[in-house]
Amino acid sequence: MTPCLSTEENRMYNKMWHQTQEALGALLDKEPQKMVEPQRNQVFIFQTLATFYIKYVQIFRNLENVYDQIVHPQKRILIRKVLDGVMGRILELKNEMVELELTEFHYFDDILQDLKLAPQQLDIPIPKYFLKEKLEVIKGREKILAQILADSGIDTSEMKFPVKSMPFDQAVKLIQIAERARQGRLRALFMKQIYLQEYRAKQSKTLGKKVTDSWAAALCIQKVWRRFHQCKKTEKLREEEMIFLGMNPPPLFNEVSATVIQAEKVDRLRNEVQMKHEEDYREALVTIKNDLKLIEGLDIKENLQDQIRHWFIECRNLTGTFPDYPDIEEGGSAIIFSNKTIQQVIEDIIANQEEEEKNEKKKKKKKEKQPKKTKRQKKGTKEKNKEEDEKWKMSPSLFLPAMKEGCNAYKEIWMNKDESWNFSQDFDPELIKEEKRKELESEIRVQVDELMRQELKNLKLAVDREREHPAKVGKKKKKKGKKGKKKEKKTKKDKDLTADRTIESLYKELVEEGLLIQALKVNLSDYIGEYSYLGTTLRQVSIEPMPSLLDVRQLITLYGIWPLGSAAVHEKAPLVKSLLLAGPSGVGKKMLVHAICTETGANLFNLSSSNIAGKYPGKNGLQMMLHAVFKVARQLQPSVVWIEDTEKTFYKKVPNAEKTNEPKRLKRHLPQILKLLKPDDRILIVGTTRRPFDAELQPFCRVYQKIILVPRPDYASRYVLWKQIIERNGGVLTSALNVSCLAKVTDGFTQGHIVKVVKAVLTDQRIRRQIHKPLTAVEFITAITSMDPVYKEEEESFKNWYAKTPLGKKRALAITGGSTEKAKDKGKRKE
Ligand SMILES: Nc1ncnc2c1ncn2[C@@H]1O[C@H](COP(=O)(O)OP(=O)(O)OP(=O)(O)O)[C@@H](O)[C@H]1O
Repeated sequence: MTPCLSTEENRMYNKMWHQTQEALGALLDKEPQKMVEPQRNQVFIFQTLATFYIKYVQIFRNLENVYDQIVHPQKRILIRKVLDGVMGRILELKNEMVELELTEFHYFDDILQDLKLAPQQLDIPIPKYFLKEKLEVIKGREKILAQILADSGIDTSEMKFPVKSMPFDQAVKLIQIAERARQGRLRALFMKQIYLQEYRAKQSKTLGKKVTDSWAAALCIQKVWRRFHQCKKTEKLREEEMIFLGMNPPPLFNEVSATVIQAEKVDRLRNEVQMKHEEDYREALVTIKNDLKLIEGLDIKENLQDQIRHWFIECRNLTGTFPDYPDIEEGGSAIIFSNKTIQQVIEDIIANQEEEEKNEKKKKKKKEKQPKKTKRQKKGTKEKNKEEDEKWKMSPSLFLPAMKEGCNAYKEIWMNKDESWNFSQDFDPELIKEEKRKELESEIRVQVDELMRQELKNLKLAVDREREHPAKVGKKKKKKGKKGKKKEKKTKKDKDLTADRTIESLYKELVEEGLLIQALKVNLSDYIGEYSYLGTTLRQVSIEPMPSLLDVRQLITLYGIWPLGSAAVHEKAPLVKSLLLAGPSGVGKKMLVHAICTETGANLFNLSSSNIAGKYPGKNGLQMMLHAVFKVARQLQPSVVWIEDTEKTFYKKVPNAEKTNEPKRLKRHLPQILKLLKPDDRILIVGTTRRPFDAELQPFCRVYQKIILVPRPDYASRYVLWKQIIERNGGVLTSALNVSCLAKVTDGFTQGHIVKVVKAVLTDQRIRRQIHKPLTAVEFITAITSMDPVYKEEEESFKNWYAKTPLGKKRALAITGGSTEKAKDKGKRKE
């Protein structure tokens, strides 16, 4: 039975959708004017791009929410199309901004202020449908992976918590020690109780003699009690005042409220209804088509035949000959009758004839009158073109047409549709009928074409006594022959080294070899960080700000997660085949790689030099390994190919200790692999490195298309990191723990350090003792002092290295006043 949904909720999501579509429509209307005009002022261009970007992000956030919650299956199809379009457009705009500002990080604080938006509203969510639609497949794959690992004796739990084996005697001894300690503790407790009992008895004996005045005793007790009571009262008042002033959070601030729990429940319920409606819709698509075939199929066939016969006769009446029947490849009779009545077709024939005559006359006149362009005129136009080139112009978008189509469909079908009957928001059968009627017509048309082609042949034979020209037939046949040859050639080039093996067996082999690994379950939202509030201000005074952790998170969503999650986006958006995450140890590079896999359900291949050392030896072995990895990655896409410590592949000089590992095995192959990755292969190569400076710069940067510097956390990020990591590990934040101070003095330490320290301090025992002894900052500070922070020099070396990368170089040039804008760059490329 379908769970019941409230109509209010349905109405709310519908309203949200209508509002978002209107906002999108308004934005799409503005696009052509703003984006096509050539511009010179870089600040103005960036502001325009950024405003569009932010507005599209807002639309995307709403649309994603609506798509996740709306239960009407036909509306969801349209929303999905628009959603993919908006994602693609955001990526295109991001690409434009990168080319314009020559940096991966952009700061919008001033625009956010103008638009009255909070920084959190700029956060780019990950569409929930990425995982929801593949949940079954992902679960199935996880099961298979776990099974293979278990069969081959590689226990994943052991990888996370390594267990050391121990001799039997030692184990018995350990258990005995623990048991004796337990008995000792018990006996000590028992002895303490006896001692206290005796002590109290003694005391009461001696005191009983002393206390004779009961009034004085009562007064003493009252004094103590009143003092204690007043202390408590004052403390409470002070606490209330702090809450009133907004200095302290109210009680239950961090508790999940009942409303949120209720909202989550409703979300789940709506998802159930969504699935049920989707199923009903899919069934209806089949049943309605079958019904239509039975009821209207014959009529459609006769109508089509009549129409085509009429066309034969009218054509012969007007031109004197029967028309040629369009080939199957051209689309058959559909190209003549697509959305046209027979009257319109006849008018077309007459118009065509007239136009042909006119064209011939014009051509003759032009030839007689053609003036020659003077040299000066030519020069003038060239200069004009050059000037146009130097001005910035928006690159044409591949997603605008799809979005416009979606908006038009919305306006035609849904904008003013009366849905007062559709309380449950189930599918609309009339719309299915319309769609299926067209489908049925085109299917029947193929059969009718076959019949009518024969009929036309017979007619021509009977009336015109004409046969098809033998030369024509020969030509067509020859053409077909050529095509066949081309295909054969292509297949020879892409030789499959493992044609005789199934994907399952290759998958198993890669798991057993440790090349295909299980990704850890971490979401991108677990990557804690804060927004950088000073970006624009710093840039205005020519200081390049360090990117914030939220900026990094956004880039991972844009370059990694979106394209891997959506095939439509991957195919048309600016293609990112490889990504490099560079940063000091412990800043979360590995975590980000695992998060990409978790959020998209991608397979994770580990091609790190340490992992492939000694596996698949020799030239042929390596070729085989890469072939197997990319074959499985392609077939079970999306996939992430991770190369940890990727600088080793591009070592300037291989250290002696690592020579046996052959770290440079992949160096020559990586560029070739990248070349072979096509837009429909949802595979991303992700490299992580702690020491990019050890690599040869040019080949390194040629392989990694996008380079993201992952910074150590700034004060704001450290503040949230300490708070959240302590809480995640069972710690309780009280006023005794000065988090702000902790964040201030731990400047230079990374997330990895913070996680390590928190885990070391918050032992089970310490967590239990928190009620009596709240946590303090000193405990963490003492523990962190034994660790090495990221020193200024190390950070500088990362910055200096980045300044040598292609994008870094271009930006440095632009800042020092070299060739600035993308326009110039574009102009050069054109030349
Ligand atoms: N932003 C973050 N929020 C929460 N935890 C984080 C964050 N960044 C990193 N961590 C945690 O810090 C620890 C170290 O992270 P990780 O191993 O991914 O760093 P890394 O940069 O890959 O280090 P290395 O270069 O040494 O391999 C992990 O436990 C990870 O979960």
